Amino acid sequence: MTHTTSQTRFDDLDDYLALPRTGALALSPDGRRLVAAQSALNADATRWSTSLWEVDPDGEAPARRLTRGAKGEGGPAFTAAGDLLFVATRAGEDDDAKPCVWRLPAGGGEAHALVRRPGGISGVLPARAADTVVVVADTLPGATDEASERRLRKARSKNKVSAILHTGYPVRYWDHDLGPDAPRLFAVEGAPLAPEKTDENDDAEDGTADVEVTPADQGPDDERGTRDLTPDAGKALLGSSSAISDDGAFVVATWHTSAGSAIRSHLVRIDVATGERSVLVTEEDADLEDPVVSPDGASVAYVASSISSPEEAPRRTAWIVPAAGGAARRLAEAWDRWPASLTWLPDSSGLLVTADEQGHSPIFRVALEGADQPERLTTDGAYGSVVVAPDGTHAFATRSSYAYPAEVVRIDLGDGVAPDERVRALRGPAERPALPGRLEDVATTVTDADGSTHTVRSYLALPEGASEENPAPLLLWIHGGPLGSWNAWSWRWNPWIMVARGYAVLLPDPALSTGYGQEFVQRGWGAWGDAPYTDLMAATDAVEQRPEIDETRTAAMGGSFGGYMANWVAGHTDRFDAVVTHASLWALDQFGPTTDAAYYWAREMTPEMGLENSPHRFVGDIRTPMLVIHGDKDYRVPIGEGLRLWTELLSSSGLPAAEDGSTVHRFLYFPDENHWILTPQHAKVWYEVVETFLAEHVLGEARDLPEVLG
Ligand SMILES: CSCC[C@H](NC(C)=O)C(=O)N[C@@H](C)C(=O)N[C@@H](CO)C(=O)O
Repeated sequence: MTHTTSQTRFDDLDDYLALPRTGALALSPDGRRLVAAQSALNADATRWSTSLWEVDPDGEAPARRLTRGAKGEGGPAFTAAGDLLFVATRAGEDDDAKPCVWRLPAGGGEAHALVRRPGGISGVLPARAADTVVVVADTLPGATDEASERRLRKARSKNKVSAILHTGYPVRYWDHDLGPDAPRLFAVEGAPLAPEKTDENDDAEDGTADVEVTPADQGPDDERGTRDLTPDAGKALLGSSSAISDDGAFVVATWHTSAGSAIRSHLVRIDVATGERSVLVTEEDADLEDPVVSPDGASVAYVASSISSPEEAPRRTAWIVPAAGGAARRLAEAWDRWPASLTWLPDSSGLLVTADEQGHSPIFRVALEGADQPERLTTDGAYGSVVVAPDGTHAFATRSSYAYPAEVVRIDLGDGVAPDERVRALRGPAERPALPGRLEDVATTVTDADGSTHTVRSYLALPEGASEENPAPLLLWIHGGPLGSWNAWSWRWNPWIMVARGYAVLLPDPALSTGYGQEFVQRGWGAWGDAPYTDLMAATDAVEQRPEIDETRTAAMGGSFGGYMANWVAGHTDRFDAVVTHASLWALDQFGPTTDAAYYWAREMTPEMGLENSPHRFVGDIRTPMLVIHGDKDYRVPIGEGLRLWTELLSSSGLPAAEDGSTVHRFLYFPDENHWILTPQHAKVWYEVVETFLAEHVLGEARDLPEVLG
């Protein structure tokens, strides 16, 4: 490689994997305490572990680590009294130990287990203005109380029975089996969660004790019981999202119903005192998701995702409904963007909404009354985990882009502030790493067969030193979804690893991408091999014209739907020197019913569409070396896709295996990984094998494979 790049964390994979990763935020009800989750590599580099850090909301003091449990902590949330709740597994317990809720008192002192359930706890919902906490916990259908649940679980484990008798759909999710237990909501019972005061923290000036919280330590014996709010939930709360009202009186949750293998999602209201449940809103033509209750308790905002058909793409819109029930009303009716997250303003006058837009995912302010177009508050970056200060003057969020990983920012919500002056990075747990190149925004005009023109925008990551004299080889990266956008930092698809090795990486948002309006999604709907493919080729053609790009050394790569598209590319053009396809859809005649959400794909994929757009039909036309990658625990795109792709490549591609069995194609198989390669050691192998394969076929250079591959 001839490019000269200064040393960065991206040159060395061990350095890269050791970069800390900032996650979810929580803000105390008084707005004075901001907590961020952060994942860091463990000592033997085989696991990331999450801890909680306190971030100064004013940006003055450096971030301070709060928890140090051996198995990590997550899901931070504050109670009304200012206690910090989080979910963690107690260190020292056996490997089957389940996560429970811990409480770090506002007044300081040790953290202690607050509530546990035999099947563990997966979520915690403290009310913001009342002493009420609701938790989400997996529960066996045959259990009548905690004692019987423990007995049934013990019987299964002692007899080593893992069999599950299904009566409906779904049966798997992502990388695990569903059942026989399923989530239910429980109210936490017991004495009020008042702040504890201890002698040693009386001196603490900021109201927090400067202690290192180690969940292995036993705190006060303060465990609470639970009361089942949804004993008849069955599978209704699988994958559900829920929110509690500030006064703790009710919870609003997505409630799933199924007919055959089709699943629909409605909103229910559950009274916390009685468990009484009523349907809050249901729509025949839309699934209703992600409810949030207004601070005054009067309204519930949510996202409606219209039920797509083979002809019509889904549309995501923001709505509100009276919390007591009544007619729902669409917000920002003229807005041609898809809301991703909703956060209420404290005076209940409107919401902060994130939505993809032109390669960013900004925060918008949506008023309940008046404007039918929201106000875009931020310029660059993709925002998440938005929380608002109680006086409404500012908010906090995480922000990332392809130029920097997630960082904690403060957003001034004042009227009339210029968007580029609103946002200020705080002193979070991690700093921005230096990049080995630069990021450009590029636009390409494409003309469809009907004469209509469209702009396909992309990011182009360029290595330092790329020039006409020293042009960089090009990697086309294709995003998944397909309803998504290359607009946020990704640790799994990180272009800077390849840029540090001298490649330019093109990240286009073709038809079906989000952030460009409904029509842009519709262009590719039901026709994956058409506009999405031609958009990608047009974006590649355009950057290959640039003097600093070497159009004679190129490869295409993608994961998931991006892998589908990489397979399609391989069967439709010989222009690339190599194709890398990760967790890819290969044979659409089999894919749909085998995934964890068959009903989702069935809405778009008729047998004709599946056949028309299936890459496997073009295997004989593949004359490009392919690196196939798949994890066995991938239930989103099941391993059958990777296995069939590999078998058909070896037997029927335009570059079949020779009689002695040798082939230019490669299959990198991960028996223990899911749709994403998540353990540090396997992420390292992933990048190393990809790099070696590209070096051989794009650069014509032989590299050693990692020794750990044997
Ligand atoms: C309920 S199934 C949802 C499909 C889903 N869609 C999105 C927006 O991601 C999905 O998982 N699609 C995969 C085939 C896929 O392409 N996933 C990508 C992007 O999330 C991945 O990198 O995993």
